[in-house]
Amino acid sequence: MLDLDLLVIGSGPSGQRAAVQAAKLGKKVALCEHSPRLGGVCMNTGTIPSKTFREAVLHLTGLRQRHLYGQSYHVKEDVTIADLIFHCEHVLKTQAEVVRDQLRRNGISVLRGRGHFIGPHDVEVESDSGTTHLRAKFIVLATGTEAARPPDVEVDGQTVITSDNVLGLNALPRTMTVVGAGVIGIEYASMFAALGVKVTLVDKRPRLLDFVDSEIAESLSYQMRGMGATLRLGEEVDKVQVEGPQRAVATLKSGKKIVSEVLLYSVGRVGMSASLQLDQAGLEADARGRVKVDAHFRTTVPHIYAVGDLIGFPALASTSSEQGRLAACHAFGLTAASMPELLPFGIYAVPEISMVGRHEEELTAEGIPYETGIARYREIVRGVMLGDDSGLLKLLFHRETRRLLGVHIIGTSATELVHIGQAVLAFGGTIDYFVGNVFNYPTFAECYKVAALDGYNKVGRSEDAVVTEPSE
Ligand SMILES: Cc1cc2nc3c(=O)[nH]c(=O)nc-3n(C[C@H](O)[C@H](O)[C@H](O)COP(=O)(O)OP(=O)(O)OC[C@H]3O[C@@H](n4cnc5c(N)ncnc54)[C@H](O)[C@@H]3O)c2cc1C
Ligand SMILES: NC(=O)c1ccc[n+]([C@@H]2O[C@H](COP(=O)([O-])OP(=O)(O)OC[C@H]3O[C@@H](n4cnc5c(N)ncnc54)[C@H](O)[C@@H]3O)[C@@H](O)[C@H]2O)c1
Repeated sequence: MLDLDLLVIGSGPSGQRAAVQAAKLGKKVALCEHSPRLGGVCMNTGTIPSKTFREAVLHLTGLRQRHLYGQSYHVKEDVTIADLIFHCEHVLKTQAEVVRDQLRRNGISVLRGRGHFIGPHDVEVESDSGTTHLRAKFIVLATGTEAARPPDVEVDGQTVITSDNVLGLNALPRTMTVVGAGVIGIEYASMFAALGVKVTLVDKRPRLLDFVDSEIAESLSYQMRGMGATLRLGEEVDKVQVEGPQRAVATLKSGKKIVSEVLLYSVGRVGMSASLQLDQAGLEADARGRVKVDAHFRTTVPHIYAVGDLIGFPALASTSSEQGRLAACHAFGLTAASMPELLPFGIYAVPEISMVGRHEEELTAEGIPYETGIARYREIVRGVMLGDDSGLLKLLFHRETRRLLGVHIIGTSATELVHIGQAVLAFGGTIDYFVGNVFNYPTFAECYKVAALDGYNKVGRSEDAVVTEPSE
């Protein structure tokens, strides 16, 4: 039996960070992982594979260069799934090494096997080579989520797939149905559409991404349709059937049938708590397998913490790793700041989207007087140079105080660019900062100045402003 200060179950970003933080405090730490590869969903089937796949799609299709060389331009004719996977495997191999090394350098014992409770401080890790009993003062649950599966048909990895199977496809299909237009559905639907696959995206909600600024969501819909995708919004998939190899049929509640070679099922994810035997520790999960925590990531059993996707929203790699670090700090009495409220969101669709702060619908609903300032990539020389003429950066700011309230971007580098706005928001800055600042030229960052000037033109110069404390 191994006696530990901290046991972490799960090696995704939240588990890694919790383990490393505790090890840095000189604690005796072990981490168990049942998958043959370390790194969790983030590294093996989720964030990193999907974002690398996207880079490979953009590069090999030559999509970014088509404004110069014409719509039929391709870096490689007939891009195959093998071409795309080659790129992904290189990145995954390098990253796997980085994670292994980091755990080793910090003296963290890594146990291979599935962990489950046999008591509030005791966990058994079961593997092919036997069972190991661990006892720990503190335990961090970082077991993440798995894709929800269709109730009526088997996910065979070729005709009916989830996001876990994309890199396992034998060939690129000619047609694909994507069920669920959440972030996963939209990212993959737009990537496959960019590859020339005829994609039909179905969602029961009437609009795409209802947490995104409506102008940005409309622009995404327009651009996806431009790549040949069909959007069936406000339509619910009732049944999925397989009528032979490469023939999936989705029947909608409206009676419509959509037939395609591959069907990607992406209607959400469920917490990986079933195998943990939570009841043995006096814990329970909700109907979606998630575990409840307090502001310090403590479960109802105070020495057991839960972090990352297992606790639900926002369920991002970025927030998960920070939650892991904060949980370990709290367990060992290290004061650490709490989770920031101002979270950026990045959606790696084609084109990419990013946002931070409030959006127009929220401000309108709350009666906050605001104004917008917009910069269009087609008027920014960097956008013209890179062939992105549809990008857009929108600033929302308080009409009276001029304080920045939100930043919404669609287009190249949106997910990087948003962090300038995030910093200004965090420090309570106004649009006058952007007007007075000098940005490198030519860059997309210049959009901030152009958008702020656009806003300036609507509300007047700062000397005319009534400076009061914001009412929001
Ligand atoms: C397709 C896709 C794309 C994504 N893209 C992004 C993105 O672009 N940006 C972003 O920020 N986030 C993205 N995410 C979300 C991100 O991957 C997750 O937020 C992140 O992986 C959560 O980390 P985690 O540590 O909570 O758990 P995970 O990464 O899910 O890791 C949990 C680990 O626990 C292991 N485990 C489970 N049960 C046990 C057990 N009983 N014993 C031992 N081990 C166990 C699992 O095998 C797994 O390795 C994406 C997710 C998906 C699916
Ligand atoms: N870039 C990123 O940050 C990123 C990328 C991918 C995934 N993620 C994470 O992964 C999580 C899961 O993403 P997801 O897209 O699987 O789930 P989701 O819950 O965000 O979206 C599921 C969608 O499926 C729709 N739906 C459900 N049942 C349906 C049916 N029968 N017919 C039609 N539509 C149906 C829902 O209306 C919803 O829009 C996200 O919450 C996010 O945290 C993040």
